[in-house]
Amino acid sequence: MAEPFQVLVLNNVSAKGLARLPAERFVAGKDIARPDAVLVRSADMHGMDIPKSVLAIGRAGSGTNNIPVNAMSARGVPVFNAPGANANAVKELVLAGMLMAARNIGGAMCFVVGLDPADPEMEKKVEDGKKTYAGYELAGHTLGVIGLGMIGRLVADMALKMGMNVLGYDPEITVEAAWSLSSKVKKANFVTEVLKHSHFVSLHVPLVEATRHMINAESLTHMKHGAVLLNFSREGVVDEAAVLAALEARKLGSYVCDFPSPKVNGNPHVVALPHLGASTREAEENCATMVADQLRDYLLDGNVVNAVNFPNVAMPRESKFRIAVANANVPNMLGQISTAMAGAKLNIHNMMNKSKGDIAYTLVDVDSKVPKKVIEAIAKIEGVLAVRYLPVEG
Ligand SMILES: NC(=O)c1ccc[n+]([C@@H]2O[C@H](COP(=O)([O-])OP(=O)(O)OC[C@H]3O[C@@H](n4cnc5c(N)ncnc54)[C@H](O)[C@@H]3O)[C@@H](O)[C@H]2O)c1
Ligand SMILES: O=C(O)[C@H](O)COP(=O)(O)O
Repeated sequence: MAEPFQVLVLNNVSAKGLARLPAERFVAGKDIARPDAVLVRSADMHGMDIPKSVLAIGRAGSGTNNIPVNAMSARGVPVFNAPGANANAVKELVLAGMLMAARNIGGAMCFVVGLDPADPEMEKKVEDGKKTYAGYELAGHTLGVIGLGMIGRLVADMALKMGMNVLGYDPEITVEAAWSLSSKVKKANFVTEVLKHSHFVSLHVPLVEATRHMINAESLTHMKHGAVLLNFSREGVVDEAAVLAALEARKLGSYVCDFPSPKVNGNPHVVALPHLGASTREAEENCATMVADQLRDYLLDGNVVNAVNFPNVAMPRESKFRIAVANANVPNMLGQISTAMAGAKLNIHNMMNKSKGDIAYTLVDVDSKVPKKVIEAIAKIEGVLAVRYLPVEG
């Protein structure tokens, strides 16, 4: 029996997910010296010295900005995530955030907590004080959704069900997302169009260079007076200094976010939650289960599903002898790889090759045992980033 795969777990990952890694083939824990894989949630891996032994990284969640994805691609290491597995949890918290802003729930609760239960005037003070916290209803207002991926499209749908009008913006929307979106969601062609016409604006984009500070001093000038900005995406998607200035000027009514940075924390017009979007029992189990399944299938069989930097390549086993190759997406790689195999008289039984961006990935099932020298020869081909031999034992 081969040595079990060692999986380093950097955050609290649901036990249900870890149970998807069978004990006879996997050891998972926080003290793993030479990991074959890493399971992570939000731990920042950018400053980490990721051992050369790491073959794959699994993010039990959606955003991968805490992982050095480009450096992993250069090493031929796939970075998996769990698309959609926590989307419902975030959607529900966005609804809570809109209600908190519209009904002044935070301030109203503080007012009640501050009343003295022994005060015989307490009930009168409640009735006198409530006018300070009067709000408005969501129905009839317009929600702008920026980013119509797994979360954004659920948020859009939820808002329609609440009787709101919805304006959506996503220049890179997938065909699948577009199909799943209600025709009642109006399409905006620019961020400014969303900002101009929405009373609530909710951000659901990944943090990448193109989205960093997408909400800034200039874009805030386009927002409706007293509008509510909701950020359950990432802190860096908004320029916090500009948001604070807009709140101070009362141009922006409230900023609701999942990222209580020192700058925004304590501001009376900010509702800040402690990165709670995905912290439900259901979402934590969904994310951990999905990503553990993907890691297991990659480590055992080389199959790739839902890697942010690799194409989806999954092939049922038709032979005991499998080779998996990750390489730069340049011409003549397949020719060189098959020449290395032909030199050892290996017959290809089944093969799948796909590319995504700069990376191509190939699974090859052959009819007989693969000599070590073939794997070594493939590894030496210029442009090959990683090669693995995956025989089924027994
Ligand atoms: N608060 C939380 O706990 C929590 C939980 C899950 C996700 N998130 C954050 O939310 C983000 C989105 O999550 P998701 O699961 O919906 O991801 P997703 O990949 O399904 O959707 C992201 C969408 O953003 C779109 N997009 C990219 N660049 C854009 C741009 N410049 N303008 C408009 N749209 C753009 C993409 O086309 C895609 O449709 C994650 O990357 C993560 O940062 C936060
Ligand atoms: O991108 C995500 O999935 C969220 O930010 C959730 O992060 P968490 O797993 O650390 O709660």
